[in-house]
Amino acid sequence: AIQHRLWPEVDRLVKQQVAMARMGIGECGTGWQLFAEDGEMKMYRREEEVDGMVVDPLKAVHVVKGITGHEVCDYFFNPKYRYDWETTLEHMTVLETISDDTLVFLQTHKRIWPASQRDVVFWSHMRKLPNDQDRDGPDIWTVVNNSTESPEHPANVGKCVRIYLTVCLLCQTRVHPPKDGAPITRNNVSCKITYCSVVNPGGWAPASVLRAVYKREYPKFLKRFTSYVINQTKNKPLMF
Ligand SMILES: CCCCCc1ccc(-c2ccc(S(=O)(=O)CCO)cc2)cc1CCc1ccccn1
Repeated sequence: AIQHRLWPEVDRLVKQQVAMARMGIGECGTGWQLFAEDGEMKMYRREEEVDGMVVDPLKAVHVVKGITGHEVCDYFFNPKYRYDWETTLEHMTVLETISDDTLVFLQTHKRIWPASQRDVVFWSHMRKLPNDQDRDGPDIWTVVNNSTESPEHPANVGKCVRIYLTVCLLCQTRVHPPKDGAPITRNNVSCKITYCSVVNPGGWAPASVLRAVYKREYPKFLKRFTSYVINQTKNKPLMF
């Protein structure tokens, strides 16, 4: 297949991010604090600053019944659903369709007082990975988002401060076959979701404001997104 200009970076980032997402929180180095918990959802962060700016890595693990990894990644990746679940989104544009599994987005997020409004340009890539731990188990699906340049949309020209992020959504489907050999239904599947993100807020914002925003917004985002996928898929055939 013809490789596109971003392919080497996409392939390297996907491998790196997936390897990190698959590590348990204990193997990811020290300093992870559990900062939010809600049922099966556990959210960890590490307090890190770069040039005095908060860039706290975040890792969330959630197990959701009734949906598959392919479905979760499809609703996360596909631009047509984003306004339905991304609460802080003010505007989103697909700047480039590099291939059917690789897009470049420009997003502006709603201003969060007292910080200035933020925007972000990132490539987004969705991929199915072989389940090398359980050969006959369902495939693993992932979406990786990584900031990239756009000559048409240079950083910090307009009113928005450009943020820089790397995000990995890793989804592992689990099937619990019914005893009596009946066909698999949504009651027999669950999805283990690992969401990792590192966000550099770009221009300076008070550490206390940033940490308060993340503490409030990330749990809300993951709960709202997973509820959205459950609702969108409940009367649809399973997509593995
Ligand atoms: C003063 C606030 C500065 C930070 C604002 C900020 C930064 C990053 C992001 C964000 C978070 C997740 C993604 S994604 O996972 O790629 C999904 C596609 O949209 C992209 C962007 C958002 C927001 C706005 C606040 C906020 C913080 C978390 C979660 C949600 N909202």
